[in-house]
Amino acid sequence: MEQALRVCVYGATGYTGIELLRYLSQHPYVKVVSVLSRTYAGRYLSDVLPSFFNTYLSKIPLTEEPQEDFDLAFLCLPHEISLNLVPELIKKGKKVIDLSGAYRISKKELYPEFYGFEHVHEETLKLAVYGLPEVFRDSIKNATLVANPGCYPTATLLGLYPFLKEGINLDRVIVDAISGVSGAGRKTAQHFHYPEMEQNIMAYSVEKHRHVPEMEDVITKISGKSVKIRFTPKVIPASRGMLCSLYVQTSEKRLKDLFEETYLCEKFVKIIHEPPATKHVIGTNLCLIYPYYEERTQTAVIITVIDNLGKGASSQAIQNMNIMLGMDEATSIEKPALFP
Ligand SMILES: NC(=O)C1=CN([C@@H]2O[C@H](COP(=O)(O)OP(=O)(O)OC[C@H]3O[C@@H](n4cnc5c(N)ncnc54)[C@H](OP(=O)(O)O)[C@@H]3O)[C@@H](O)[C@H]2O)C=CC1
Ligand SMILES: CC(=O)N[C@@H](CCC(=O)OP(=O)(O)O)C(=O)O
Repeated sequence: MEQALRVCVYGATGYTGIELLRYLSQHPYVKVVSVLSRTYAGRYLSDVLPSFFNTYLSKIPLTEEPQEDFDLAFLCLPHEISLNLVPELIKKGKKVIDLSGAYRISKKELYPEFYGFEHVHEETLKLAVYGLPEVFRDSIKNATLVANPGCYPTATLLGLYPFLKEGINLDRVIVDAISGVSGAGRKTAQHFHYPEMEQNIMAYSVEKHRHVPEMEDVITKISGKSVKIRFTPKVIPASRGMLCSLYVQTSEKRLKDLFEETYLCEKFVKIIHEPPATKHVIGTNLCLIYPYYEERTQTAVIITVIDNLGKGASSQAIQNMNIMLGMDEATSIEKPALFP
C-alpha cells in the first residue's frame, strides 16, 4: 500500500475502542488520525491510557470531533449514537465499521422491541453487510458499511455455520453462554461492581436478549430457513473471554469432519480435539471450536471460545477493514494469546 489508510476511532476510550487501538497501533498500512472521547477530550492518549506509551499513538490528543480528514471510521459507541452517526458519515463518503448493534438486524421492525428505538434509517440499514468474514467475506469486500457482529452471535454463528452451509436441518438450538464482565462495557452498573461480581456467577436477560433476533436473522440469511434459538447468557468474574455451549438435536454424526472441512482454509477458526478454554484466545482474533456428538442423546454439543473484545468485537472489526481494503485479512491481528 502506497498511502496509509486514515482512520478515525469514535468511542476510543471504551473497552472495544482501547482494544481496537491496540491492534491499530501495530498496523503497517493504517494511520490513526483521530481518537474521539467526550470524557477525556483535551488529554493525550497515553496520559489517559498508559498502556499506549510505547506506541506511536502515545501523544495523539483525544478530541470530541475529528481533527483531520479520514477514510474509514470505527464506531465503538452505544447503539443509539451509532444509529444517527452512521448515515452522516456515509453521506460524507466515509467507509464505516460499526461495532454497535444498530445496523446488524435487517428487519427494522425488530429494533423498538430489542433496542428500544425506531430504526429511522432504513436506506442505510439496507447498505449494511454483516461482518462475519468466514461467512460473508465476498460481500464485505465491497461494503461501505459493515455491521460488526455481537460477541455472543459471533461465537454461536461460527459454531452453527458448518450445519447451515450443508443444509442440515436445525429446528431449534440451545445456546448456553458465559461472558467476562468487559462484555458489558466500561460504564459501571451496580451488579458489576467488585463486591457483587467477585465470587459470583450471574444469569441475565434470560427471557429476552437482543442477540436472539440477530442470530436468527443471520441464520435465515445463510440458510434460507428459520431456526429458533434458546439463549441463556451468564457473566462470570473474569475480565474478558467467552465460552458458548451449543446443543443441537441431529442425526448428523460426522461432526469432526464437517467442521474441519468447513474451516480448513480459515486462519482464525480452528477445530480442537480437547474441550476449549478462554485462556487460549485472550487477546487474539481466534475462535476455537470443539464439536462432539453424543450418541446416547443424539445431541451435537459444540463448544466455542472467543475473546469477546477480540473476535467478538475489535480484532474482528480489523479483519473486516483488511478485507474491505483488499489487504491480507490477517494483517496486524495474527497474535498468539496472552497465556497463562
Ligand atoms: N464490550 C464488548 O465485549 C462488546 C461491545 N460491543 C458493542 O461495541 C460498542 C462499544 O462497546 P464498549 O466499548 O464495550 O462500550 P464502553 O461503554 O466501554 O465504551 C463506549 C464509549 O462510547 C462513548 N460514548 C458513550 N456515550 C456516548 C454518547 N452519548 N455520545 C458519544 N460517545 C459516547 C464513551 O466515551 P466518551 O464518554 O468519553 O465519549 C465510551 O468510552 C457498543 O455498542 C457495544 O454494544 C460489541 C461487541 C462486544
Ligand atoms: C456481559 C454483557 O453484558 N454482555 C453484553 C454483550 C456485549 C455485545 O456483544 O454487545 P452488543 O450486542 O451490545 O454490541 C450484553 O449481554 O449485553
